[in-house]
Amino acid sequence: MSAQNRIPVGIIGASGYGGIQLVRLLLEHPLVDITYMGGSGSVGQNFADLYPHISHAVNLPIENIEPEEVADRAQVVFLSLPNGLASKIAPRLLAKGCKVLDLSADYRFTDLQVYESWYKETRTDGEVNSKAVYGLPEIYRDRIATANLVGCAGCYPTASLLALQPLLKQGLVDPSTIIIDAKSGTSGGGRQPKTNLLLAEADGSLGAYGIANHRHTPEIEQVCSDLAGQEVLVQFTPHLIPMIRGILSTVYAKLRDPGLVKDDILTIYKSFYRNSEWVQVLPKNIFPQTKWALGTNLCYLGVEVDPRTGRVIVVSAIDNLMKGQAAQAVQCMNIMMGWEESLALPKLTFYP
Ligand SMILES: NC(=O)C1=CN([C@@H]2O[C@H](COP(=O)(O)OP(=O)(O)OC[C@H]3O[C@@H](n4cnc5c(N)ncnc54)[C@H](OP(=O)(O)O)[C@@H]3O)[C@@H](O)[C@H]2O)C=CC1
Ligand SMILES: CC(=O)N[C@@H](CCC(=O)OP(=O)(O)O)C(=O)O
Repeated sequence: MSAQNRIPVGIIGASGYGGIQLVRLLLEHPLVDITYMGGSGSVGQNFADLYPHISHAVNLPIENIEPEEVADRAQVVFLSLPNGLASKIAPRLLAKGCKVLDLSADYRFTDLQVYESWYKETRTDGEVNSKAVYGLPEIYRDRIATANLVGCAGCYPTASLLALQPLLKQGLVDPSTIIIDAKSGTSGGGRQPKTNLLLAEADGSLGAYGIANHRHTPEIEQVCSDLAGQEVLVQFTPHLIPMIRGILSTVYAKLRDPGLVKDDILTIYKSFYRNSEWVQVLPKNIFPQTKWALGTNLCYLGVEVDPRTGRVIVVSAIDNLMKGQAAQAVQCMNIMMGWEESLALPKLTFYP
């Protein structure tokens, strides 16, 4: 595609952590130009004032959000906003013919009542919601390809569901035994100041939160149920860990066939993900470090079986801001636009 034919894209919520990741990725994308940036508190400032270290690469103001005007200037719009805002904006963008990728939870649920009860908010956009597709390409690639609205998967759900998918799809485990123990870096909480994310609170400490009631539980359950073909409930416990980026999710489940050993499961995983360039199934006895995924769109999986308990254990590592958020959204855009899926998606970390 020539430079004149590049697609204009907008980012609403450009000033946040998701926003700046999108800027980095989209500036490197050969088929798009960023033509609009929107926000709230940062309106009137230039993006380069907020992030001076990339002033050499981008010079755009943060503007008020008037969806019809945004649609005149952008064909694809990313919404990187706190939960509850996208559902007010996306319907108006879609009505004007935009393709929309929402990074929040607004369009992740097929049943709006589940969203309403977990997010404590009433929704009136049921018809629009019914057309949204869950944005996890390794599970719903075909549906994403024909969607105009994608509700990109959450960060913990992405790491956990990629670990669970082969087990559930092939009926290898008893779904009622699934336990997910996950840890996230503090950037998972976004750029807005929060007391628990202060250096003095988070550094040198590790704690669980949202036990038995974290909002990612119903999201994980929705997709697990779809994969298993039966209603699935999971035990999900997230932890805040004193690092900036990365999620490590360890999932446990009881194997239906106690005769299966590690080599069997590893063979199944390697075969299952053989065509998924963003999922790296590690060799026997190797388990991922979050550092390996930093800055990339990759998910690393390590697989183990404990013959004493009959449990399979899968360890999954992603960068919460990349495969867990902005890079996955760009991957979805590439699929929606019919482009090569890997455009602008980093595959190599900046290790160490
Ligand atoms: N951080 C992560 O690891 C992940 C986050 N997500 C989701 O992505 C979304 C964005 O997260 P993140 O980037 O971390 O959040 P941030 O807190 O870093 O950024 C939030 C953005 O939303 C804008 N904003 C806030 N309130 C309003 C408003 N009333 N009207 C318009 N714009 C507003 C802010 O703009 P301004 O500064 O101008 O006010 C800012 O750009 C959230 O829904 C989050 O749950 C998803 C996966 C992972
Ligand atoms: C460390 C931290 O606070 N993490 C956030 C999850 C990250 C996030 O923003 O969630 P989504 O993926 O649904 O957008 C939390 O637990 O609410």
